[in-house]
Amino acid sequence: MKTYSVKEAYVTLQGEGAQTGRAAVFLRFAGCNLWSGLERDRDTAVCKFCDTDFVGTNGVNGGKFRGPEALVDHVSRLWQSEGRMAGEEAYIVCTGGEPLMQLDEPLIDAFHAAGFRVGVETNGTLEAPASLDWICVSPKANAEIVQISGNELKLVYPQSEAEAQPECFETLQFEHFFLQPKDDNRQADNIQAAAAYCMKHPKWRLSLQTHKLIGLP
Ligand SMILES: C[S@@+](CC[C@H](N)C(=O)[O-])C[C@H]1O[C@@H](n2cnc3c(N)ncnc32)[C@H](O)[C@@H]1O
Ligand SMILES: Nc1nc2[nH]cc(C(=O)O)c2c(=O)[nH]1
Ligand code: SF4
Ligand SMILES: [Mg+2]
Repeated sequence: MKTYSVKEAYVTLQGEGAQTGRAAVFLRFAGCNLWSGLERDRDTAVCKFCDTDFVGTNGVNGGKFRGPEALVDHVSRLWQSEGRMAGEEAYIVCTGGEPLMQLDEPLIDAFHAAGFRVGVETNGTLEAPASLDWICVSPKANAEIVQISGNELKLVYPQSEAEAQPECFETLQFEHFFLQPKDDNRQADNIQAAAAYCMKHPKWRLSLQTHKLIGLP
C-alpha cells in the first residue's frame, strides 16, 4: 500500500488567491521536484524563491501514513478538533512541496467520502487529477507547465525570466489570474510592482499572503 509523506498538517485560513479567508486543513506533503529544500542547493535549484520548509515529516501533525484511510482519519481528526463538522464546508488544501508527486485519485476519493472538498496548490509541472475541486497553478520560470487549466493561476511576481511574465499565461484556461508579490528581501518593492501591474492590466488581481499579515501559519 502506498505511503504518504507529510511534512505538517494544521487548520488555518487560506491566505492566498480566490479562496482567501476560508478555513481549511492545510496538508503539506514532503518533497518537491523543483528544489531539494536544502539551503545549500537553493542557488542551483529550478525554483529559488521558495518560502517553505517541506523537508521530512517532522513538522506539526506530520508523519508517514500508510494508505488513504490512515491519512483521511488524521485530517478528519484535525478538522473536527474544534467542533467543525464533516460536511459542506469541510475543505482541505493539499500543498507542499509539490503535492502532485504524491496526491492520487484514491486519496482524493477517500477525502470526498469523508465529506471534504479538496484543493491543490501546484507548480503546474505535473498533471492534476480531474476529480479535484479546486486547482491553483503557480508556474515557475524554467519549469515546463503541463497543467494549463484550472480554477486559478497564481504567479509569484516578479520573476525576471521572459517565459515567466504574466502575458505568457493569460490565454490559459483559468477562471482567476493573480499576481502574488514575491516574499524576499525586496518584498516592499515587489508588492508595489505587482499592484502597479494589476492596475494597468485588469485581468490580473493582487494576491497578498494574508496569513503572514495576521500571524497564521
Ligand atoms: C510553497 S508552494 C507549494 C505548492 C507548489 N509547489 C507550488 O509552488 O505552487 C505554495 C505557494 O506559495 C508560493 N510561494 C512560494 N514561495 C513564495 C514566495 N517567496 N513569495 C510568494 N509566494 C511564494 C508558490 O508559488 C505557491 O503558489
Ligand atoms: N494560510 C496559508 N495559506 C496558504 N495558501 C497557500 C499556502 C501554501 O504554502 O501552499 C499557504 C500557507 O502556507 N498558509
Ligand atoms: S515549486 Fe513550490 S514547493 Fe517547490 S520550491 Fe517552488 S515554491 Fe517551493
Ligand atoms: Mg505557504
